[in-house]
Amino acid sequence: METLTITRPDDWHLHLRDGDVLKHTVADISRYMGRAIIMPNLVPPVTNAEIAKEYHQRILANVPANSSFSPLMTIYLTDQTTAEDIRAAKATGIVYAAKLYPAGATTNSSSGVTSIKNVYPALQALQDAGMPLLLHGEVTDADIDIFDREKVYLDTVLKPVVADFPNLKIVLEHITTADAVEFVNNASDNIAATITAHHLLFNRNHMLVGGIKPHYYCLPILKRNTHQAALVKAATSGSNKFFLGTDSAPHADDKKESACGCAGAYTSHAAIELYAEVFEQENALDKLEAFASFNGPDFYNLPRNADTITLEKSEWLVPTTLPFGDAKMVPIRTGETIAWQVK
Ligand SMILES: NC(=O)N[C@@H](CC(=O)O)C(=O)O
Ligand SMILES: [Zn+2]
Ligand SMILES: [Zn+2]
Repeated sequence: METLTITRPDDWHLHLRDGDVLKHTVADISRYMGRAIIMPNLVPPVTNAEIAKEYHQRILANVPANSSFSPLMTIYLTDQTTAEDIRAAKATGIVYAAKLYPAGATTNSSSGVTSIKNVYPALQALQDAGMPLLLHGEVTDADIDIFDREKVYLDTVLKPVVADFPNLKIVLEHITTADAVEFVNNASDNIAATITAHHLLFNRNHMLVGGIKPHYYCLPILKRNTHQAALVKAATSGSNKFFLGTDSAPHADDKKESACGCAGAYTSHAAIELYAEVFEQENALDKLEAFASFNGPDFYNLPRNADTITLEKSEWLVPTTLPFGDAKMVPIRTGETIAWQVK
């Protein structure tokens, strides 16, 4: 049987949520990921060091005893975040980045930032601390088409920020366009991007042709296939500017199968397996380890994981639903097969 052994991977963009679902989300991510950057968009959001420390404890309490999984916490920037908030977060030793959601851009972003200038003191503190800024890079203007919101963000918000903070480390999260790939490729070494498995595997036809399929609805929204192709090329190129971030974002099935469904796709049940399919299709399995296990820790100035995992080429069937606290959720590839599995 074909196998592939790689250094243990990490997930640089993950939503675990909170409360009684942690037993399910944390169990999934703890199976073979070494670390994950934990998104702070809870209700209410994780806006400071104290809240991050408490959330960190609740996550750790759900890590199975046989797992070495380590959650890397983030704080959620608001118009009120101060430089002191950043320094206090850094001082905890468990907070690794700050996340900027433009207000209204995505799930639980209503307390997000209304104008980038409002967080300039916080960005200065991040730059001084060498702590990455993580961006949900989409504008929210009503007159900007949802398929153009990432590109407009690059041109109107990110470019000036990069000019004003030339040494700030920035991760453009879950990129979805050829424009974002080009932006990152042309930027300095302190600008990188995460790419999700679902944006590599799918385009907007998967979501909209033959009936509207809410489980493919996530933000930034799936784009046309030419953008998907640019993402695949970037991820499998060997460039160290792109790394694994699943943006696995669970919602209970009734919150997605609804007249006003939530944005987010769940992939933690099969993260590295889904990426392996993409890299295999591109004849680039030799590039998977750098993307999944090297580029992220190198960018964050953290050690690479010291142990390995082994993937086997052996098909398995994804359950139609997975438990999600007292509810259930529908994972990506529901009821279909996946070609790889982790031993
Ligand atoms: N990606 C999504 O569609 N949803 C995320 C939020 C985010 O990452 O933007 C979520 O928290 O549900
Ligand atoms: Zn986002
Ligand atoms: Zn996310």
